[in-house]
Amino acid sequence: MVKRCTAWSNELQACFVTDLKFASTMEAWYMDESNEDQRLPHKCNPNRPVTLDELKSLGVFHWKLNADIHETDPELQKIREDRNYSYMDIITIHKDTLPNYEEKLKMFFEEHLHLDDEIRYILEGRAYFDVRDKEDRWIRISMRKGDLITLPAGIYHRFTLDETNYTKAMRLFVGEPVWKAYNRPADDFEIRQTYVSSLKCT
Ligand SMILES: CSCCC(=O)/C(O)=C/O
Ligand SMILES: [Fe+2]
Repeated sequence: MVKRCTAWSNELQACFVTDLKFASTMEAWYMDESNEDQRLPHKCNPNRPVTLDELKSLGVFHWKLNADIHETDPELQKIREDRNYSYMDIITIHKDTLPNYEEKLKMFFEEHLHLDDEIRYILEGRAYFDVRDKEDRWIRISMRKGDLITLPAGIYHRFTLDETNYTKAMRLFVGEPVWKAYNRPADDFEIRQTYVSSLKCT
């Protein structure tokens, strides 16, 4: 929820509350070529936005949920039931809470793939997921509180915090979690070939 104030006159101000769920959607864009700090947005000038439909064509899906009620949210429950996301844990990514913080962040930002879908739900803070498009260009996906995303098995991707250096995320899995990441190149993996073939149908 966000509080906004509108000045009706010099004497009078009216405040109203807007439900951010309907006011915001996830933002994504093609990245620039700069090697500057990974935590910066890296937007092109002018910006080259990427739509949710374009992400869908890469097998990337998104929901906007109310993270304030994640413990009881029926919408989240339904997604978990429909998609068999039986496993769930919560990771807090901050230098004071995550063991081997620097090492893990370095690992997360190495381009890699997994044998299973990567399913993440941002409960607090912000972060970026970068995914490769069909022409191997980087798309940066800005993840904020309430964003749930699924990255398909076999897609090359990476993760970074933004300049706020903090996020808390729910990690979901079908069955027992497999955290193993395979750094690029992993082109000979069956899962990579399955993923690349799936792109031909979209
Ligand atoms: C938000 S969870 C940390 C990132 C991660 O687990 C991963 O695999 C990134 O690609
Ligand atoms: Fe990953």
